[in-house]
Amino acid sequence: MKERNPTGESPEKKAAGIAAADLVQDGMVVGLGTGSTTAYTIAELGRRVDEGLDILAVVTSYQSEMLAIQTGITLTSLAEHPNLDIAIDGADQIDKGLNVIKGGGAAHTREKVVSRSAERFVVVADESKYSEQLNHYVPLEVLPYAKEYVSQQVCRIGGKPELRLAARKDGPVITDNGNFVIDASLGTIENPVVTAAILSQVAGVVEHGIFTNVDEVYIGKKDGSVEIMA
Ligand SMILES: O=C[C@H](O)[C@H](O)[C@H](O)COP(=O)(O)O
Repeated sequence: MKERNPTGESPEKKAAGIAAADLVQDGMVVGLGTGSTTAYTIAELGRRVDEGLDILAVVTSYQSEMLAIQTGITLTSLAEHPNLDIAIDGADQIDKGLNVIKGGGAAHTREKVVSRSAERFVVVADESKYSEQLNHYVPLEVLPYAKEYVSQQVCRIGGKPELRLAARKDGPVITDNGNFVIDASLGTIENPVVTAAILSQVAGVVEHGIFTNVDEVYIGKKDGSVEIMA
């Protein structure tokens, strides 16, 4: 499994993250995603807030909350603002139909709620995330009580479940919601909508990482340009 590197500089991620931040205008309520690419968006929005941009933001994780606080972005909640103007978030894989897999940072449950609450959902990524078809493992946030049951169900649909372990702690990753993550390798996902529906029906799965509600994808390239897929 690929190591996450949330602090390493990436010009491609930076280009995508900053380009998407340009979509945010005065008066908007913005959903802030999680991860190394969205971190550039948050930093850019913080810079513009210093210059007078007037926005409110809803975060999707402890990480994005801390980044938003550090950069001086005013936070609100879904309870106060259930309808967001835009949500900007990263992805682990993107296909040609704009279906994405998320949750490499175990934040996909809140990210999905925020993306569904937004009028416009924009994904930011570097070009390594693009694939003709989805074949990345699908993160499942799972009630600890249901770990074995969910693992069995993943096997029953032909997948391979792997409990995600913490990098610097003995034992599993615990999400911001207090749950486990099972990474389900399902091979090539021929029909993301169908696979998403199957995973949603497994009792004990709080949320899976397949997103089929993306409006646009901003892909940052090595030369600093950004391709917009819509
Ligand atoms: O749980 C984490 C999120 O879904 C991230 O947005 C996703 O893993 C992409 O992260 P990054 O931009 O660091 O590659």
